[in-house]
Amino acid sequence: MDIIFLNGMAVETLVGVYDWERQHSQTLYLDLQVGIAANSQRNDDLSRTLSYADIAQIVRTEMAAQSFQLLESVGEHIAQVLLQQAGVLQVSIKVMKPGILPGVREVGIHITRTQTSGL
Ligand SMILES: Nc1nc2c(c(=O)[nH]1)N=C([C@H](O)[C@@H](O)CO)CN2
Repeated sequence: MDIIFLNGMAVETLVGVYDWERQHSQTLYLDLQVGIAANSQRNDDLSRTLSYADIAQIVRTEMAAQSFQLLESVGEHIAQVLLQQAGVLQVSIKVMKPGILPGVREVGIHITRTQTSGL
């Protein structure tokens, strides 16, 4: 399996458990690893892979449209949306919320989901 990764992606979204968090969108940071089938015949051709620009656009569109309480739900949703893209075998996603706990740079979750259909 080959991995396409996006690290430190900033996304704006309405997220959080408490009322004060749900008044305005917040910035979350994502580290994404998208697994696709290894293909030595890719021939230096973008159309034979998944563009990281397309992955970023899909994530931004989803984050603008959705609102979740938990970072776990954010991660699960993004993982499931990306797993619906052709050729995606696995998604690992780290979702980080900065500056929310005193003395802690960021808190967050890290999940990995694997394609089950077609196996
Ligand atoms: N495991 C989690 N714990 C907490 C979350 C979360 O998303 N996952 N969220 C919160 C609040 O929204 C917090 O960020 C605001 O203080 C608390 N714990």
